[in-house]
Formats: sequence, structure tokens, C-alpha cells
Amino acid sequence: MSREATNGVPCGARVLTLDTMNPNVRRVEYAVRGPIVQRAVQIEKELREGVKKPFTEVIKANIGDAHAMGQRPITFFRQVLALCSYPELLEDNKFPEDAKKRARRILDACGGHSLGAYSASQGIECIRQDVARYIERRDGGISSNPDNIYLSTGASDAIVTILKMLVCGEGRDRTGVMISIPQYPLYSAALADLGAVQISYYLEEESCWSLNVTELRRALNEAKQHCKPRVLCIINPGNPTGQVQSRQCIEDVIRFAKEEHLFLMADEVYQDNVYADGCKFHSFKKVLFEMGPEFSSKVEMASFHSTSKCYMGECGFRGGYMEVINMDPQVKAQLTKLVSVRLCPPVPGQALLDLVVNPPQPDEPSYSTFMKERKAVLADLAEKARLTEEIFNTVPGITCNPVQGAMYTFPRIALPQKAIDKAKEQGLVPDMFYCMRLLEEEGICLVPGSGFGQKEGTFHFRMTILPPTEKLKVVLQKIRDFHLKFTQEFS
Ligand SMILES: Cc1ncc(COP(=O)(O)O)c(C=O)c1O
Repeated sequence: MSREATNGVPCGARVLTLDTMNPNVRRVEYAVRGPIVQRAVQIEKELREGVKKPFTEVIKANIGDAHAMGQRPITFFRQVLALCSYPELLEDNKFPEDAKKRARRILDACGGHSLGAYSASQGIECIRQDVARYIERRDGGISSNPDNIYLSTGASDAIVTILKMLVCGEGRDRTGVMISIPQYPLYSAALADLGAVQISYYLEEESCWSLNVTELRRALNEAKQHCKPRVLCIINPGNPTGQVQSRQCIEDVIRFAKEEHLFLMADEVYQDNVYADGCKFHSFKKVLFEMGPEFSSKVEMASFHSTSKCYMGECGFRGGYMEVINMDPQVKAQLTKLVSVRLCPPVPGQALLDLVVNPPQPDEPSYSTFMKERKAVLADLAEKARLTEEIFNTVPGITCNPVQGAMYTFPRIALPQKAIDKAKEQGLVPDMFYCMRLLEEEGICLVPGSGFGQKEGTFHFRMTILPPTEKLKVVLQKIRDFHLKFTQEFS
């Protein structure tokens, strides 16, 4: 007879099993690093071991990781970070004086003059001040208070922290959070983890993934039957759909949030990634304040930015910030307490963020190289955005909206019924089946649209526009050939 431990569990049985673990964690899904990517890593290993494949390398166009796709870091950023990491280099004549000055300023603000010390939990004060000045310049002078800035471990950490502050209640009183479909799966994953209710509102593919208030209202009214909607999340420019919202649309969303008493979360990590003619980035903060005190003194909001995207692409440093607007001071004290439990965001990431918000100025020696490098990255992305749309739209059965901004395209793929049936037979959703075949046959790693959500009966994939131009052309050509072959096989 098996002996029992004092809590009634048989001795020797695991404490932590699939049945006893937190069920919310089991519900979490994150397609961007899902089964396709795991298989891609396995295939890379097989290639290294000499297994013969119809291709010689796996091209990973699944994740918005610019440096992993070969983008070079901005020289000034790395010079200052090198100086901060190893201050003996401050004696080295190879480094420009402005980089040294920045490094000294950052080090002076660090405990013990070292990047290795913990910082204040909300982030280093002079960096928060620099962030506030950056926001003011970006928003045409609308004031920003450094006390409302929280530095974070990438934007992800700040987004999850704010959701954690907002989610509460049980049953029909549970917090409902409105997210777009398609969405960036950090949101659905965080909502599953927190046990919040996901309220899906659909972007309109037919009009370039636009957002309209009628759809927001539909989703909200339906959700009111079973939860308490309290939060509206917007990603602009959009991931995975690459749209840039018009000023009018942002105004409508703000009006809707006020009417419906919703907390706004504006994810603006792609704020410099705008390529299409006639499109411009408008920050939610700026539009909110331009709408006058009736809105700017009432609507509660958090907006997010990161060092991971734009022209920097420095995902590995995990730098980011959020600005909170109209947050109840007592709640803000709770937020400050919550972030203090994790001590502080990575200090090297904070230092990098400082350089992003406070780049070299025209009278400084590093200015011209900085501007040249920044412009080159953004021009290259704009060209690749154009190329991607153009080539995909030549393929029968693929329809691609313009990539107005961000780093992704989310084309629609027409799949023959026989392919859909075959996928079902194998227990796969059809676009997963398609992407798996593409990976096995061509070595291209994309993410199936189902990982982001899509209208019932439609199929997509997400591809980044980050591979170097020549490689991107090869990828597009290979997808074209694969799509034609796949469609023929199942028609
Ligand atoms: C829309 C959006 N928000 C947030 C993030 C998180 O970025 P990070 O945590 O690296 O700042 C990403 C990353 O791809 C993203 O696409």
C-alpha cells in the first residue's frame, strides 16, 4: 500500500503536474515562438548534422527581431554602452567626446557609478526626465511629467503590469479587456494568464485593417452580458497587420473610451516605423490633449514604447517605458509598489533607452553618422514594405494589404477545400498545415494567422519584412512558388 504524505498525496508523486499546475498558465499560447518555430530549430540542427533537405538554411521571418536578421546596431548607442560597461575605455581616444560625455552622465546617475547596480524601481530619474522631454518634443510641446514615466523590461513587462493592475472580479464581474483581432499574442497570453475575459474586436481587412467604432461597440455590447469591460488595447502602428491609424480614428477611439468608461492602453512600440505616403504616426497622448480638457483631464491611459523596434531593433537589451495619464494617485502608489517588488528593469536597457530618447544633437560629433544610420535603416524597411506588398499581390490566391508601418505583413491566403480537409485529418488548423509544409519544403519559417486570430473561414500568415533585401526577394519568390505548387496539389 502506498504511503501518503500528510497532505493526502501519495509519497513519491510529483507536487507539480499538468493537473495540479496553475490552469491559467496551461491556457497561455504564444504563436510567435510556437510549434512552427520549434520545428524550425530542429530542422536547423538536422542541417548542421548533415541531413539532406531541399534547402541549405532556414530563414526565420517569424519574429520582429531585427538584429537576428542581420541589422547592424547604431554606432553611437553601442559606443556609449561599451563605455558604460567598461569605464576604463573613457581614456581611449577612439571614442568620440559626445559618447564619453553621455556615458559619464549615465554612470553618474547609477549607484556606485556602475551599470551593475540596481536602480530605482521606477527607473533612473534623469532617464525618466529625458523620456518626458522626448515625449514633449514628439507631441509638439504637450507637457509630460517624469513622475508619470515608468521604465520597464521592454514594453511587454509594462503591458503585463498594467493589465495586472486592472484585472479583478469574479464571474460576470470579471474584467473584460478589448483587444484587436488579429492581435499581437502577448495580449491574449497575458489575459489567459491573469484569468481576464478577452473581448475581441475585429479589424477590417477590406479597408487596410482599419478599426471602426461600430465594431468596437458591437464587441463591447456583446461582452457586457458576461463580463465587466474596463480596458481597451490598441496597437498602432499595428502588429501583425501593419496598418497606421488615422488621426480621426484615434479621436473616435478616445471618444468611445470616455463614453464607455474604459482605460486605454496604447501600444506604440512601432512609432518610428511608418512607411506609406499619406500615413503619419499620431500618438494617443497628443490626440487626447488636442481634444481638450473634457477628454485630457478624464480619460485614463497608459502608452508604451520600447528599444526593441523602430530603427534601433535592440530587443535583447529589454529597454522600454510607459507613461500613465490621469491615474488616480493612490493607484499610482500601488503601481510603484508593484514594480518595486521586481527591484528594477535592466540598467543597460535603461541606458540604451536614454540614448534613444536623447540622441546626438546637430552640434555634436556623432550626429551625422547617427542620422545616416537611422535614415538608412528606415529607408531600407520602407523599401522592403513596398516590395513585399508588390510581390505578394502578383500571386494568384494571395492578397496583401499595404504595409503602412511596423515590421510585418499579414497576407490572406486562399486555401483549397482539399487542403483544409487534409489539415483537419492531421489535426492541424489549415494555416498551420500550410506553414508547416512551407517550412519543410522551402525552409521558410512564418507564423500561421490562427496564432493572431482571424475572421472565421479566412486564412493568413504573418511574415516579417526584416530579412536583408536580397534575401527577402528570395523568400518572396519561394513563397510564391510554394503557394502555386500547394494550390495545384490540392485543387
Ligand atoms: C505590438 C507589440 N507590443 C509589444 C511588444 C513587446 O516588445 P518588447 O517587450 O521587446 O519591448 C512587441 C514585440 O514584438 C510588439 O510587437
